Amino acid sequence: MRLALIAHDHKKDAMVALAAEFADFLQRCELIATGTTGGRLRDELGLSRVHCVLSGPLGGDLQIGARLAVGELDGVIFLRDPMTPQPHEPDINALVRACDVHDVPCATNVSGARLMLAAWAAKMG
Ligand SMILES: O=C(CO)COP(=O)(O)O
Repeated sequence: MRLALIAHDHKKDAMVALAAEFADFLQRCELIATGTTGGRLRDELGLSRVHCVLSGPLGGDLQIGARLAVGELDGVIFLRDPMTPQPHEPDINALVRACDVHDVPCATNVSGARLMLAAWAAKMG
């Protein structure tokens, strides 16, 4: 399973907690993350194999969207902050749109992400 993990600043603690909950499953996945999110997952959970792209405001969402568009990702967990305007809002929308265009599962909140991760973990056995 090839997954992207992305979280805005106010959602990073939630992402780390979620990834800790599913650490056994995520260790067996190919992971890609935006810079700061990926750094925290590596440092705090030891997910050493997570591939980090640029930080979101510097183009990281676009890098992940480009991979997704050519079929290199099976799912996206993108914990967006709906309460804080982001300077790179067009990039965020482009990534979520790319998920819809290519019918790639995308969760943008913790409850949806937990459902997706549980389903994938069960499928992988
Ligand atoms: O801004 C982001 C997604 O839009 C996340 O980027 P970072 O993980 O580098 O903070």
